[in-house]
Amino acid sequence: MSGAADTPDRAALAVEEVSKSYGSLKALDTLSIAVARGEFVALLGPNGAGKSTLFQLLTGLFVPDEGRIEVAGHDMRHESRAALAKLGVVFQQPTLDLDLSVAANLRFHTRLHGMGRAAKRRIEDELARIGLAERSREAARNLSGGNRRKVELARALLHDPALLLMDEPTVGLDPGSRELLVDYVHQLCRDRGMGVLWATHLVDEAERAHRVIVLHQGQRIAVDTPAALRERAGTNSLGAAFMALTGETPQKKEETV
Ligand SMILES: Nc1ncnc2c1ncn2[C@@H]1O[C@H](COP(=O)(O)OP(=O)(O)OP(=O)(O)O)[C@@H](O)[C@H]1O
Repeated sequence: MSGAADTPDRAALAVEEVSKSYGSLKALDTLSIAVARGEFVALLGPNGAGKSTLFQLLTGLFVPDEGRIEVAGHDMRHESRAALAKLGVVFQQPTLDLDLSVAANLRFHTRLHGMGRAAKRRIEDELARIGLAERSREAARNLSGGNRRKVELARALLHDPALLLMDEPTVGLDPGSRELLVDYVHQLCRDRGMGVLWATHLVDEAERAHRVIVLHQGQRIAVDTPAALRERAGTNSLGAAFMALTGETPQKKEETV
């Protein structure tokens, strides 16, 4: 059921008929998705659905075999610098340098983005927002897993992106930290008008999304609000709707720790 993207007016992301193969395996098959500014879109798919492949294309690590990707109106292939400047990413694997201080980890990113004088203030602001201003001089190693994730998120926001990509960001976090992270990112959508694409295989994390894209074996098999997906499947639970659509057993938070 993948087809033309329902591109909203103020698109943070437009993916149009993108395909990517590894040899004879089609990891993504003419995939079209869109994320508007201020919208939280969950990309829900079981292991192997193609989420990581999509994120590799969205971050410019690889180019699609076919199709087109735009971030905030900038073509990833022809205007990759402008597109990447509008993109914030939190990767699944931890990426902080644990021996550096929290602030130094963020400074590195501001230099990468050529932020100059604005950098110091932006770092202070972002750390204050996540309640870690007091710990800016401490080594990142001293922080809990949840706080390290928050620092990675703060770092992704320093250059004020239009689109935030979260790649299975709660892996390895305790339930409390997971809730806080989801809450904070919803707040970012509301307050800063950022588009968010949140990839997960955990149905719970998609419950409050504005829209859910269900990805299965490289294809978009559904895109709708959680309520509409439940209604379509004739069930009260998004997990049951996911199972009806994919034939896969949905995973809940507790099952992954
Ligand atoms: N470098 C690669 N070479 C060959 N096949 C690959 C490669 N990377 C991914 N694949 C295959 O492509 C398909 C999509 O994988 P991908 O990692 O994108 O899925 P995913 O939804 O992110 O799953 P996971 O959560 O397990 O990472 C899978 O069948 C996977 O085995």
